[in-house]
Amino acid sequence: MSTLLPIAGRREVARAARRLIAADRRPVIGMLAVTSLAALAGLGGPWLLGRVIDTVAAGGGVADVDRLALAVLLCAVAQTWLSRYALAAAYRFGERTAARIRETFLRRILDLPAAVVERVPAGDLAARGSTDVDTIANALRELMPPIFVGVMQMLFLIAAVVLLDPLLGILGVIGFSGIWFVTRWYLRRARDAYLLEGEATSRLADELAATTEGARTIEAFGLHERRFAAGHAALAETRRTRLATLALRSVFFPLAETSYAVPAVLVLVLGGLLHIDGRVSVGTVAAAVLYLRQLVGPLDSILIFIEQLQAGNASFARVEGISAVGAAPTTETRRPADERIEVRGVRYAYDQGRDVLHDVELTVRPGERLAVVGLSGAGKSTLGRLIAGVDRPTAGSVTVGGVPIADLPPDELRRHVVLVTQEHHVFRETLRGNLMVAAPDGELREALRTVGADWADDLDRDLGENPLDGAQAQQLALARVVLADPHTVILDEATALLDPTAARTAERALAAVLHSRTVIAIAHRLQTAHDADRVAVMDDGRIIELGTHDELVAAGGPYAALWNSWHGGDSVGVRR
Ligand SMILES: Nc1ncnc2c1ncn2[C@@H]1O[C@H](COP(=O)(O)OP(=O)(O)OP(=O)(O)O)[C@@H](O)[C@H]1O
Repeated sequence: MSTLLPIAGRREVARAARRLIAADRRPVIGMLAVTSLAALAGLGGPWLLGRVIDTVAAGGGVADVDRLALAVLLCAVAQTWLSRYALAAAYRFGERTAARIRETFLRRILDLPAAVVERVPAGDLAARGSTDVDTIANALRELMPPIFVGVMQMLFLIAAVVLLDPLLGILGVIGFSGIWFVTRWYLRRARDAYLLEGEATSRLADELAATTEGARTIEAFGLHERRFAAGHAALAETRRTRLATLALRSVFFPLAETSYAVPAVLVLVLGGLLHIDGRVSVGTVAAAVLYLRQLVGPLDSILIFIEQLQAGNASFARVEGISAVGAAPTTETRRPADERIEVRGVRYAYDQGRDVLHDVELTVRPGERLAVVGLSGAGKSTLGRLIAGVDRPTAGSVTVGGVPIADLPPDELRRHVVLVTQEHHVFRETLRGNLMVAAPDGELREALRTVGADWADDLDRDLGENPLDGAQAQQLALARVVLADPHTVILDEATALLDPTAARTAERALAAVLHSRTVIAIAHRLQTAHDADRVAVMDDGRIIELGTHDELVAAGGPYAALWNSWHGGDSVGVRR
């Protein structure tokens, strides 16, 4: 299985979170202000109730108690009203931030070099773009707002208890320290546990995607049992990791809930003793206990948040991890001096594996037709991808006009080299959009005419609703090449998947596209090599012969042997 994408470290995650808050600075300040006012209004109730108790104990009249009760009511109304605004502001912040994360994720994916996207497991990318982004959005939308309000309330409540009576306040805070230890124990374990859970989910998604995509192969080779076993193993791993996070939660929550009662009990006992000593009033003790009991609500939300935050945090680390993958270079690159392609001392290995190209040297002259032949696995397609700038060589250089091809920005690159393969994606949008170039309709139509796409009269045709057949999709791909107008076209099995009639149509279109361009054809038919200006013969990652067809036949080497055995049949493949 291919390696999963990287995961961002704690520091990068913290930096990214700060960036998101900074992006919304003014609303965040407004949110802080309204929340503080709401928390302040919340402090009035317990304090006034304490005063009610003291007033009654001191033999105060009904009118005094009524006034205090009215003040309690006003405080409650103000708190409710302000909390509503504070929550609404926090919800809006959560929604905006979730949208920002989605946009950034999408932009980063689109910025990734095609070669990277091809090689990362589709399931991992899909899980990060769906499950992880949803987990973060959910945390921001559903949990952040009440928690934010909760934290503010907590800070104000603690300050209020300390102001009321410093000794009782300190005792209350000490009483809550048990929760701190429990939470620390949990946090130390939770991030890794949730990361493992996320990774197992990615692998499961990957296994399922591989099984779905390879359904025909599985059927043809009777691989059901093997795929079932792979799926079962991935499922078992997912279950194991989920049970591990569940076990953490099962310890954390009961312990945390029990700890809530401790501060109130401590304050009641010590407050009672102090009152007997005549050092505090009953009202003050009652107000302090009420404050501490009020702390439970926000604290409870915060603990739930911390728990959910672990899942959100792990998801955020996975989403942020994408930024660590080498994005396409954006720095200024020199412009190629001409269209000469030079391959110098090139070695290449896929994913740190063994070298599949060894010290390849090749010069492709502008305007020439070069055929590359060789047995299957000789490295022809790999060389084609390097010359097209899809991959970078592990060592050596591949340049056009003296500039490394893989360094060229995409727009510049496609003016120089385009790789045409049998894979061409048709997007679910209009024909015009699918041509991927902002050009006048006349130019688009001309390109379609050049490749013989006589079916393409309606540029607004929705290709999602009215899909193209194989030959039409091929013509669309070739029209894109005409519009990109590259100097060099690399053909790799461009017509291999088409039926004979469609292939003939496509080849006619191809001839029109290739006219007056440099062509590097990865040739599976020796006739292509015969018609080319030069032929490069590859074997085991090396160019072992290079010359014209006649020269190579005369030389009596490997090409001559191939030619002599196959030239009788035009459509005979070069493959082993
Ligand atoms: N994506 C990949 N990951 C790992 N190894 C690869 C990958 N693509 C090709 N290879 C390996 O690189 C070597 C060269 O493959 P390449 O496809 O370039 O050969 P080729 O001559 O084009 O063969 P074919 O005619 O069958 O397409 C082979 O050993 C192949 O197994």
